[in-house]
Amino acid sequence: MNDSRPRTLAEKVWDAHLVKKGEDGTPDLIYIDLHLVHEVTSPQAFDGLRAEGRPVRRPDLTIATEDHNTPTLNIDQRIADDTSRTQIETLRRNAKEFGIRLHSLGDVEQGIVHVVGPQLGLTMPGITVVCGDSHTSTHGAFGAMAFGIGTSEVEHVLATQTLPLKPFKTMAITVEGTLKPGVTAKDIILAVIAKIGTGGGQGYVLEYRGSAIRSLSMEGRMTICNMSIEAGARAGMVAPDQTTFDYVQGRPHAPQGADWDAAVEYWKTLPSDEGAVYDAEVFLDADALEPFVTWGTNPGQGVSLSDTVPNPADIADPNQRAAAERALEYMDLEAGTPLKDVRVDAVFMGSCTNSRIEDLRAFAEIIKGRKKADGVRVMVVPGSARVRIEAEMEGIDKIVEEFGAEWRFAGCSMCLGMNPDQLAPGERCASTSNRNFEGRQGKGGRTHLVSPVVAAATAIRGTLSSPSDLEDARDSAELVGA
Ligand SMILES: CC(C)[C@H](C(=O)O)[C@@H](O)C(=O)O
Ligand code: SF4
Repeated sequence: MNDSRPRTLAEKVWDAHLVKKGEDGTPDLIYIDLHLVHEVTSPQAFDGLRAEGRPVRRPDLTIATEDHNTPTLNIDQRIADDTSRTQIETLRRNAKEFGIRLHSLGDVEQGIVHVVGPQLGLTMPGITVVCGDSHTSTHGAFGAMAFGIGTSEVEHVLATQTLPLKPFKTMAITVEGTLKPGVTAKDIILAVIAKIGTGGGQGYVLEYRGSAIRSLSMEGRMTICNMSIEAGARAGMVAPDQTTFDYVQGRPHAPQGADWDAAVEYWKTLPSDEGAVYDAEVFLDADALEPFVTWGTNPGQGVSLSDTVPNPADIADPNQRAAAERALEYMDLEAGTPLKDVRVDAVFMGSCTNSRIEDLRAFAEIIKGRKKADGVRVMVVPGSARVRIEAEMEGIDKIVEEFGAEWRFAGCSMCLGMNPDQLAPGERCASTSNRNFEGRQGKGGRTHLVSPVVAAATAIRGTLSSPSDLEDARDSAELVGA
């Protein structure tokens, strides 16, 4: 393990968590520092423990929150939908029985699991994080090794605090240059996925690096790592630096005093060594990037917003061509249509990709003092109850309401519509979330993935728009790059 071979960030975190090295092709056994739990993927895992009469090995390293099935209105009332109510009640019962900390609806720390971990300072550089949720990759923004697991693995971690795993391959994604005003972290990751494809990251942990990544806030880095899974990757990571340390410091679970100094000392050793070898490398030029939007039904089907809907006939690969044809049909789009001519029925500002305070600020900055387009429904859903409160202290709720949009309570909401927040069949939505699959936001609903600032401009104009399309475009320096 401790040979002097230059190692990548991912290899260092892996090595530091090795309980037992696998032999003859068997997996390594990895120690898990933080296990996040939500209502959708945990019930059978707890049932399994119960059946075996096993306790949770480390309740102190396990934390649960309610997010997928929670309503975003009238949260003090009984949950109307039977399935949602059962899921939530089951989690509450399990948390109580197994002694796990749970942040329930109405609690200030309730919210989307991937917003809650970082906000509490539970997510830290160099740790291993798992959750029965694919977007666990979000936490890699801190230089943690964070990945989604299935329900049987959830049970294994609950029981043992370890996980058998084969090492991942490593891919460096280097993004150099400076983003233009109005171009954000979301556009970087949409462009990366369009480039490598939804299977391009399969088997890899992606390490995002380069000057454009270094200059991003933690929120921006989380947006990027969040969507690593949409490129098929197991995880995404960014090496910790001063931006990371500043974000973590002072949070409820962050180390303090001498422990903090020691932690930072260690965290500084984590970035990939000079000369470390990656299994694959990808480069992206940040200067050339424009606001991005998806036109299809997977996150890799995206182009610059100033482009037109692509023509499947121009796609050489027959599988991709067929997929594009089907996507255009589902999306009710015609090849050659300028994307900026595409009218939307709804705008969703939320999800674990873009619902942190900085995302809300970026959105509010643009809509402030303006009115939404007629006939467009605009929903703003903070990622956690704490983000909601923080936003309200800054007056963002007022800006949202005066704009004509709905200010909701925290949760996954219309990202996947496991609660009443859904599109009607045929409705088209500009969404700051991470998946545009058929029916993702409601049966028959059509999703265009965008950044918060594109969502805001689209809500104002009623057609897919970037902030620079606004007639009274404000000084671009004002645009926050979230
Ligand atoms: C419900 C859960 C298993 C799922 C995931 O793992 O990603 C959800 O969060 C999603 O975004 O589709
Ligand atoms: S916000 Fe969306 S992507 Fe994130 S955990 Fe919830 S459902 Fe999954």
